[in-house]
Amino acid sequence: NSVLTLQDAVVLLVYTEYFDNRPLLVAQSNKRCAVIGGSGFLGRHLVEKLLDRGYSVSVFDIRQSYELPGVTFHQGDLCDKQALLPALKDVSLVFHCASPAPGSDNRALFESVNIQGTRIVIQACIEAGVQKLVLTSSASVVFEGTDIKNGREDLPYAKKPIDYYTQTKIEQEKLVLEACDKEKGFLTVAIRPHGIFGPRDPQLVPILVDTARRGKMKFIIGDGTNLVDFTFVENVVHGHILAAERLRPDSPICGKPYHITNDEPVRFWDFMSEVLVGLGYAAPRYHLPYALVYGLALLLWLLALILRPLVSFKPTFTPMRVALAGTHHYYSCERAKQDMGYKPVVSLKEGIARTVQSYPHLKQGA
Ligand SMILES: NC(=O)C1=CN([C@@H]2O[C@H](COP(=O)(O)OP(=O)(O)OC[C@H]3O[C@@H](n4cnc5c(N)ncnc54)[C@H](O)[C@@H]3O)[C@@H](O)[C@H]2O)C=CC1
Ligand SMILES: CC(C)CCC[C@@H](C)[C@H]1CC[C@H]2C3=C(CC[C@]12C)[C@@]1(C)CCC(=O)C[C@@H]1CC3
Repeated sequence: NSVLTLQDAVVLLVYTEYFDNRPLLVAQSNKRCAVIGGSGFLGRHLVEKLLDRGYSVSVFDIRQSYELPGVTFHQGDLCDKQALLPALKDVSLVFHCASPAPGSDNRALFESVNIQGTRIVIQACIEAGVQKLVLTSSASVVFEGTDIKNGREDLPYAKKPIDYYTQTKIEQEKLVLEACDKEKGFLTVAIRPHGIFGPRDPQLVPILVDTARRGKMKFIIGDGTNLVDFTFVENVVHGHILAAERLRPDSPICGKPYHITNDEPVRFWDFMSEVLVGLGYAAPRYHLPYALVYGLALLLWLLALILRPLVSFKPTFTPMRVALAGTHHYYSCERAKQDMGYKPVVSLKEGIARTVQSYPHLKQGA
């Protein structure tokens, strides 16, 4: 299972490990990796950190959103194995963080990209001789819309996932973890982040600000004491890189999922208020009962579904968002601390400050 390539000829340190009685050549400085979904929010932050750490990176994405020295772009759909294979050439480590946007309700797209596409990613990795695959999963794979407090990785997968996104993230995670095969020298691990935020996030802050600008961020859903994990993007990146570098045949992390959080659960509405106030908007003040808002959101969602052939409208308060905004859902990252020495590198306070600063165009009055 040799991975010696031309590039490895310049390797400073090559050593041989014996695994399953077969020599496995490990090039310590074979720092060439691929990021599938590398044009996205998390993907780009991951690419930047990998470059800082001396990796050269091949990005595969359906779109190209930037250019950087040290990065080779391959544009294509991950459901197309022939398009994907060239991006994995001479690569020993792959990060898979591509997904359709969670807010979409296109079931067929989620199934084809997250399930069928992930099967193709696994096949392509094996065919290309990739040794390690790190999947970006989601802590939501265990969330059913009811409270989770300090949830550990041994919680069962959601039996009734809250949407197609979550349903297909569950199948995706199972596929990747089941593909872990030490005998064949193909190692996998899944990172489960929650509520990623930070500069260039296309979702959380922009949706929040848009809702505030339309005068709809006046209400707190429920009593406002529910705790949630919001994770600064650099901590999520740190978790991915640690996992990749610790992923070895003798490591306990093979074939397992890991929660990566800021380890500072925060009241959902305090977090929203801090971001809003930081950008010059008023914090929500009036309380509405959770059951009432959830019922209304469900009704609106059904109405939007029925009327779709005639008019198209997208409600801001979807049942999924109401569930996320009105319940406790925070997770323990103890396993990541123990097995890979994970510790958040940026505090929540610092993360929020850096995020707010990075959105001058979203400030009140801008
Ligand atoms: N944003 C969040 O709060 C959380 C995100 N995640 C996961 O993190 C990962 C990254 O998410 P974000 O960076 O927030 O999303 P993003 O939408 O910014 O990035 C996803 C990237 O995947 C690419 N992509 C989508 N379909 C593709 C296809 N068929 N072929 C090739 N590329 C394709 C998109 O073009 C995009 O660049 C996703 O797997 C998501 O499920 C998990 C937990 C929380
Ligand atoms: C209108 C307001 C009540 C809410 C605005 C903020 C929301 C857009 C975000 C709050 C929690 C976020 C979240 C995700 C997306 C953005 C939020 C709903 C995810 C669904 C993204 C994908 C995941 O894997 C889980 C995330 C949970 C938290």
